[in-house]
Amino acid sequence: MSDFILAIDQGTTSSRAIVFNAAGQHCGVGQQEFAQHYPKDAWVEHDPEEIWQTTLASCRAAIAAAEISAEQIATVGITNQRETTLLWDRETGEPVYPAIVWQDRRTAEQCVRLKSQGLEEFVRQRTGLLLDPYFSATKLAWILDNVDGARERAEAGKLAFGTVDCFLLWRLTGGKSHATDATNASRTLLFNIHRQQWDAELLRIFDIPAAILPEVKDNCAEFGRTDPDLFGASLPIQSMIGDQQAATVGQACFVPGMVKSTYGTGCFVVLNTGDKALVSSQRLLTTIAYQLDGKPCYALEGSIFVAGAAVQWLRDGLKLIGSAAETQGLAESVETAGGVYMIPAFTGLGAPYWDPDARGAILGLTRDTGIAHIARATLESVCYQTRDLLEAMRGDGANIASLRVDGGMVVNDWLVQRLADTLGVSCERPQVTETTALGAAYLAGLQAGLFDSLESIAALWQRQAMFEPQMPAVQREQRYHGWKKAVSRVRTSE
Ligand SMILES: Nc1ncnc2c1ncn2[C@@H]1O[C@H](COP(=O)(O)OP(=O)(O)O)[C@@H](O)[C@H]1O
Ligand SMILES: O=P(O)(O)OC[C@H](O)CO
Repeated sequence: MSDFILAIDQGTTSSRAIVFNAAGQHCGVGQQEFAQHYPKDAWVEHDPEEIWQTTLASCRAAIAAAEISAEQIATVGITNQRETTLLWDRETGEPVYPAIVWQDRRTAEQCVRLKSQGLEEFVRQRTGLLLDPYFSATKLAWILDNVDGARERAEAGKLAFGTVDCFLLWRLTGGKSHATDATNASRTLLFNIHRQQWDAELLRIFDIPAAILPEVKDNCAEFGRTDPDLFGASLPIQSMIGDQQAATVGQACFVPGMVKSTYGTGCFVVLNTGDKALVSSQRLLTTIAYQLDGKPCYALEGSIFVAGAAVQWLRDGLKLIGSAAETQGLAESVETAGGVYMIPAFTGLGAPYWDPDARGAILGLTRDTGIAHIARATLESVCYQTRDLLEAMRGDGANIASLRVDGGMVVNDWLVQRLADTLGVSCERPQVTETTALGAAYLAGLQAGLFDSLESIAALWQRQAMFEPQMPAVQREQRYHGWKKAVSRVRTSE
């Protein structure tokens, strides 16, 4: 019987593919890391061919690991690192420039210029986003303006723009489908989240020709079929969704007020706000959590650019640790971080500060500071940054009693306990922490008829562990106050 689901999860540091069965259980996984390119200060690029090849290899490896043939796969879902921007030739499929990654800050000045023209409020009304280099529009304009002949070719309809979902769809279907979904579109700064369509005025502001844009579909839709030569059978691609929104689905946060937080390269907290597109007074983002049957479910999102990436920096940059997992033992080996605060603003600060020019710092060093203190302060920085986001959500009226956590970092028990302590709310870890791939799989399964409703998907969610706050409130507030003071030292704007 063909009732397996192939979920493709193209992330910032690795491409993954997971085969799930119709009960949402893991049957096989394939994963490949790929290179990060930092050509200049605060520039981050990926090689699109590497994105494609690692994705393809991961899919083949997942199918092999599940010991199934492609014919047994009923449906395919795609989830992806969002905002990362690609532009390619419609004829040859070749990208005209490397993928400019969401973390890339090269367009900070352009954002300042647009802000000085008083455009931020207008852009915010239409898109729910802020004028920050994080989002796709200014990256796309940069490629059009800096690659010889790109703008002319774009205007002549010879080039195609897409985020990673759209690029993979193009490649998987052999250039037959040029489409994206509402959640990925909602991260471009070009999409009107209230009307669910590309916005002509935004295209004019960012100077983007409409001819390059993909069609925007619901998260469950007929996106196209894979080229039969790729896996030995032509498979229907029936869901596409940005990775943080996919994690929201994988965590079954379907009821307004439910909130999930994902800890991978960055950290992304998403609060379901139902059919209301709330405008944050706290500089959080309004975004589409998922869109089914033409109806968007909105969310407030807080985005932190560096979470697990700080641990990677301890490992690869400073070589203080041999593996990410070592941070747990190191953090446990000392009573406190010894007054050390680590602010991982390597590519500026995201929500709620939105300061692209801020840079990182380690503060409070003494002769007694050792590797363990720095490792502990690094994990604590992830907790403090999450607290910043929860404070902002509370400022917007949210009443958050618990948080569903997931992502590569949450295998670290010390980190999740510290998170509960720092936030003063309980943190729930699910059985399946690969919620991103799971969310894409659920939606593909919904479209394929393997699941009949969001309610039946929600019934599959299972808690693996619950972490309750244990730290006395006075201590919690003192430490958080220390963090706020430390952050104020690296900020370049108020
Ligand atoms: N035991 C651990 N303790 C702390 N951080 C960890 C641990 N295991 C993995 N990480 C961090 O988690 C991140 C990987 O998570 P993942 O969800 O795979 O990221 P992404 O999807 O962004 O590529 C890496 O940045 C790594 O440093
Ligand atoms: O690839 P991740 O998991 O780091 O997620 C990246 C986000 O989608 C960026 O907005």
